[in-house]
Amino acid sequence: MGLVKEWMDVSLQMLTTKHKLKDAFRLLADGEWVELPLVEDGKMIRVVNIKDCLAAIEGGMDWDEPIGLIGSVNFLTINEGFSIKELNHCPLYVVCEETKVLKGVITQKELLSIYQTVVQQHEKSQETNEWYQLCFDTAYEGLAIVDETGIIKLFNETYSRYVGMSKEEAIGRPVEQVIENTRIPIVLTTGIPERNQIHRLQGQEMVVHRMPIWKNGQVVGAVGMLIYEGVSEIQQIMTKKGALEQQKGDSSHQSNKPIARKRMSFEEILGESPAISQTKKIARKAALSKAPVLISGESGVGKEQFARAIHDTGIMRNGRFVSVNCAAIPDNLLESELFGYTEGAFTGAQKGGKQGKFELAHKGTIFLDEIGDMPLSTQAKILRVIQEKEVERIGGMEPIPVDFRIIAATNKNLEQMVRKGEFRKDLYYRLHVLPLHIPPLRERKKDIPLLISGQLSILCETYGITQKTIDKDVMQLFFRYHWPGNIRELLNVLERLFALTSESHVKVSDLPKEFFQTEKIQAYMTNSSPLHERREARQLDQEEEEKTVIEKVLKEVRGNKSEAAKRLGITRATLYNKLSRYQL
Ligand SMILES: Nc1ncnc2c1ncn2[C@@H]1O[C@H](COP(=O)(O)OP(=O)(O)OP(=O)(O)O)[C@@H](O)[C@H]1O
Repeated sequence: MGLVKEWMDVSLQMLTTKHKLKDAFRLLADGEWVELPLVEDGKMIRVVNIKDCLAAIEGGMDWDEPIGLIGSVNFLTINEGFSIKELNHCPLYVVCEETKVLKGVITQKELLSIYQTVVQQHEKSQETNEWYQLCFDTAYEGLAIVDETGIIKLFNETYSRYVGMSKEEAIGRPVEQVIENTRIPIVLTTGIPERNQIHRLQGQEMVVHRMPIWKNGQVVGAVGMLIYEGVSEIQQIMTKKGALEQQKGDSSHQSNKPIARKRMSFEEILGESPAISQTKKIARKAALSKAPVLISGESGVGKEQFARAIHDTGIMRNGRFVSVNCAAIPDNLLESELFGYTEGAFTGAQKGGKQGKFELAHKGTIFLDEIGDMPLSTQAKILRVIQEKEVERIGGMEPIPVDFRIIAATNKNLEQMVRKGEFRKDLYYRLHVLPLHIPPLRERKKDIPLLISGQLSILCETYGITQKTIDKDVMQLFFRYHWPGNIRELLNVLERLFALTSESHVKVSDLPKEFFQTEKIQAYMTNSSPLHERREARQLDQEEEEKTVIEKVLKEVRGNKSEAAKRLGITRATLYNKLSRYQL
């Protein structure tokens, strides 16, 4: 219901001892106020009603005389921090607890409108609840929601039909007493979703999702979702889809056939956090056009994955996706890679010449990864190819027309590079038509369980293991960790854990040291030092890394240990321990 200060009327009329009797009388005769507060230095001292004015006239007070101390002390005050629920008398004058200054009033009118609003809110929430309930029961999917102890809190009609137990009977029971072979208790322990799993129920194979509900770093419950009534239903869908694709394939006449590889869809880019959902929404729109896309984001966030999904689902999908890592190719070879060369163009040139990447991407997409590492001279040539839509092989005379979509990616701040003259402004604007920023994993930690679940399935398949689970404490450390290497790092950590732990359960003690560093040190490592320093530091042994950070911070604060400890997020005692350990 809220506090008094949220509801009180602050526009109240006040009287002072200097008000003339006729003015006080007029205000009260107006009828809006039954009584008015009389204040002195902002503090309430009395209340005055119309009877007090009449009594003053009868007592001989002149019409133009100041009212002075008429009225009574018969009033109630309350503090503005009181809860509305505690009110049972009106009017109430609201004063500030410390200064006693009059702030407002709660009249019968306010109280009535408060009650009306509360009733309306209640009715609205009841209506919303009814809608939720209706959707819940109308859904084709069976839905069961449990709390953190595995007790069923919500259960819908569909699930009830499948297990042969009424909703009323199921709610309040442990889930394993209601759903046979359920793994929801395991999901509550691991905190990792299990999607598209086959589940045998009442002698029939069903497809289910089991999803943990995470809140403030804790698993507070789980949702069990029965999505298909039988595995055969999926087979039907797949058969239909296969037939459709075949039809499409037959009707398209392509001159430039792509190399067969698995197509990437946006659904394969795992993540449901608002940050990644928004990015996927923009990318889906980008796929509908041929305009250049400039993808930015830290290393390992999934820039190439997005580029592939845009190509594979977009209008250029019938052509090739040609990927060029500009940082990995030596500068002197980059141009021949991109533009190709003719026979005899230089010593060592291949017989018959060679097609460049732009030619290969004709009717498809060229993905220029790490474009920030491209030399300025090559940038100028790229700009020409984009503008002219034709490419000239090295040593060649004839321009070759090319039609391609360009997607560039970088983990550098191109705008800053443009300002410093390290990247061509004209090329930047040519590429910056559809900018797409991929957020780092630390800004979408909500996606961690889903990514883990996806990777665990892949690893189980690769290593031929049926099941391997992760301790909830491990998950919590994963949530706390800063993930400087983003998704690539997460996938690598999982693979390492998978390969190195022989048991079926990954425990906290299996984790590498970096997961136990203080968050401040992690943050410092990721944000404050330049990328190349961070990369070098990561290759060093973890302790060496910590030593480097401490040294750096100490230098920055000119040896002030208290300040250094504060910046590192550790106590002074811990800092002293570390200093003696590292002999600093
Ligand atoms: N949302 C995601 N779901 C599943 N896997 C992902 C996701 N994003 C990235 N990956 C995987 O993480 C790894 C790194 O992704 P990718 O190479 O696309 O990142 P990048 O940003 O292009 O990295 P770099 O800057 O180093 O080139 C790949 O193995 C990729 O398949």
